[in-house]
Amino acid sequence: MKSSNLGYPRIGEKREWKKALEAYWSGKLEEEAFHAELKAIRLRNLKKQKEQGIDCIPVGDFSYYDHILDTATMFGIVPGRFGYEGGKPDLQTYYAMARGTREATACAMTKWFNTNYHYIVPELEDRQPQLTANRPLEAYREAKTELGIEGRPVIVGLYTFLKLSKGYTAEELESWIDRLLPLYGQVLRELETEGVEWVQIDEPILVTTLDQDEMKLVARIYDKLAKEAPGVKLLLQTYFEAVDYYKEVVALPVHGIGLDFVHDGGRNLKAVRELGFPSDKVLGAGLIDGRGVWRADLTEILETLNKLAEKVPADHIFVQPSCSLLHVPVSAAQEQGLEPTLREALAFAGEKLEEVALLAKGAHSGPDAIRSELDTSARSRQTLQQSPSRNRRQVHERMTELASQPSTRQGNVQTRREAHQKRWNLPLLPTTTIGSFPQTPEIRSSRQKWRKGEWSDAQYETFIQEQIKTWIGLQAELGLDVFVHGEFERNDMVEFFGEKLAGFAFTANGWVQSYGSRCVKPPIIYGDVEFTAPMTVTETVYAQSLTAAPVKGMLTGPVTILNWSFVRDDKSREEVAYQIALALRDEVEALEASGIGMIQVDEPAIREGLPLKREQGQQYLDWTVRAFRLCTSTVKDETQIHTHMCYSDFHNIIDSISALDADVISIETSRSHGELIESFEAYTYDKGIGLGVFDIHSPRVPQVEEIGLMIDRALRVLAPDQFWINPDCGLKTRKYEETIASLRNMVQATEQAREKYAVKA
Ligand SMILES: CN1c2c(nc(N)[nH]c2=O)NC[C@@H]1CNc1ccc(C(=O)N[C@@H](CCC(=O)N[C@@H](CCC(=O)N[C@@H](CCC(=O)O)C(=O)O)C(=O)O)C(=O)O)cc1
Ligand SMILES: N[C@@H](CCS)C(=O)O
Ligand SMILES: [Zn+2]
Repeated sequence: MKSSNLGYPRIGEKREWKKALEAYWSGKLEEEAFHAELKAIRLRNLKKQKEQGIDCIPVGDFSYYDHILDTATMFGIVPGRFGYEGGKPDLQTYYAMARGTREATACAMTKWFNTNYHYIVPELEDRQPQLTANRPLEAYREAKTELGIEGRPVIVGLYTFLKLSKGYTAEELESWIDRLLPLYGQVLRELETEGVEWVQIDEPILVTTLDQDEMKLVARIYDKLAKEAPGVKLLLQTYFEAVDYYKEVVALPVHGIGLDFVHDGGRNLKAVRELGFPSDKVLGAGLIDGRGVWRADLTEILETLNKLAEKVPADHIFVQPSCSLLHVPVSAAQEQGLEPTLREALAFAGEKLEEVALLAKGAHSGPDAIRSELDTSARSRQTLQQSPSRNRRQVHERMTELASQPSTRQGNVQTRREAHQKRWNLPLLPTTTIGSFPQTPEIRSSRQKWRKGEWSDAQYETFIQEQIKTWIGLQAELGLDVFVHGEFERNDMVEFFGEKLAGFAFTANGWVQSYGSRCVKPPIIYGDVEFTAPMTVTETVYAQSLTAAPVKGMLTGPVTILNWSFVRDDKSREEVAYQIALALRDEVEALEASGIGMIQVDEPAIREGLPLKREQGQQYLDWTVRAFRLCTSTVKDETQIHTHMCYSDFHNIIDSISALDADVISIETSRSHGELIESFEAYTYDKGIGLGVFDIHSPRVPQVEEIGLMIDRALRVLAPDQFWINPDCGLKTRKYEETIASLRNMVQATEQAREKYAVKA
């Protein structure tokens, strides 16, 4: 039995990767030095896996930004607007696609399956794809020559790549398969010539709901690829769920099948046990959770391994994480600040690979060979389970009364709308922003000084108040209608709330890549969640005291806090969401009681948490809607509830979005070039809505005319008197000048639109 890994966090132990990218972009690091720095990080990552005794080490999973973007550029799939003329795209083109330039908007970015990682969406145009470089081969050679590692090149599978791309119709899918097949074939043939033994082909799309015709296309792809390079062994890797077409998948002409035995609802294991596994194939057994941070129950996993071994000979099994470790932080060993009960129960990428190696050893030599590790793992899980943090009486009592907790607003939409108009008398097409303003280096370093104790609480609070005051002034000057306080006191929209609610813990260095160089440090929900004291009232009330314009209170919603945290695994996610919802309701009520009339409860992560299986979607949506409503329904009619979502395709979930019953919702549309607007063509949405009119992820300043076009496009399907004007998302990642210029153009475009649409309202 071999130990195997599927992908390693690329960011480095201290986020060296992020710092290098940002230094390069800002011109502080020359291109040559940048390549050298990234190479050093890449090799360090590989070396660590080798030291941990992993037999099959992935190579080619490292990226300069995103692995889907890597795959697109490897095939010369570069949209014409970037001025690309063929050949290997240079670094400038690569980053232009990811980040946009003054001349060209960036490619769309969206969530990678149900994770908080974003990939760059490939845009297929008429140009014939070509192999511009063999990335997996380059990675393989580097690992071999530099470190003597016989790596396993990783490549995104053809079907997954195409399904995640846009720019083609359903009828054109097959022709795109035919265009890409020779290129995949060439990659594999070159790897074969090089003497590579195994190649990992990631096809996570196989765990989503596919129809039978699609499965036939997948079979056609692999029949062809198997013939292209018969000397190289293909590990067809799936993850994040069970495969629906188990029989068809294991019959594909490849040498190994990787299955997730953690997030499969037990279905992959059941399939192996009931339907068997081909004797000529290797099973990549994803047994260690690549998405969560908890130490594994090694005894239970050994039992699962024994069950698998009834159907698959031990020498045909790779023990591996359930997916790439891209989604977990690098190492828990450094987290000395955490309470020992919790720290002992954690496993990040480094510890997970130790577990993989241990399991391989235990399976090979018997459980006694790893007895003390088995005992330690069982003890640490048990100690956490019995800790007072998991047994908070008041939370348990409140949860038993859940059925009688209000989850419906008093008045209907129309009554509320009238109450709001009376209270604020906002103009047609009200302008607002999503919440955050630039988190400048000055703000971040001030927070750092305060955290280190170099600044007193009072000093930090005064500093934050100054920021709020400046931006209230700027919003007034810009002529916005509904203000925000700017979120300057927040490190992150989830981490900030986690720090203030009971039941959460924080790492010092538990970073995970979110998009590009941007990382997040997900809080760890390890206990029962409880409100302890108001979290946002001081800053919001202060901001409101400076202006007559309404200031929106700004909270992160229960589902987003859940989905962007690492969550305890002894309770259902639904139950944890309700605990968070009830805690946040206390904050909503505290804001209302302090005179805040508009409260925004952000839920950008609702869509990404949608189960990958279509049939499980509605149940998830029902409980997420309930959680949101538990949190927001106790306010008076004259209080306006806003929500916000970004990055996603909402076509199939509009009913649930409407069921949130938020008075106003703001949604991303600009990076997806307005595609979402079509969803409203056949839908009567009866509440306020702002479809983002410019992309905040790009440093590019949108022009008045472009914003005007976005507004026009939206107003073809939405009524002017329900439409709000706002950017796609918060402005925390933007620079001061970009923010001011963009908002100025947004307000100007709105003024023009008001004249144009006034009569129609
Ligand atoms: C809206 N988005 C979010 C997602 N998930 C979240 N959990 N939060 C989100 O906001 N998912 C979808 C999107 C993804 N978008 C983003 C946008 C921006 C970021 C981002 O800016 N990340 C920052 C880290 C933010 C943070 O916590 N900053 C800390 C400072 C931590 C730090 O860097 N410290 C430095 C020293 C700083 C100094 O001295 O100046 C250090 O430790 O070395 C803070 O503000 O206190 C990033 O830097 O990547 C992420 C996702
Ligand atoms: N209020 C948050 C939402 C981000 S999704 C912000 O503006 O950054
Ligand atoms: Zn957002």
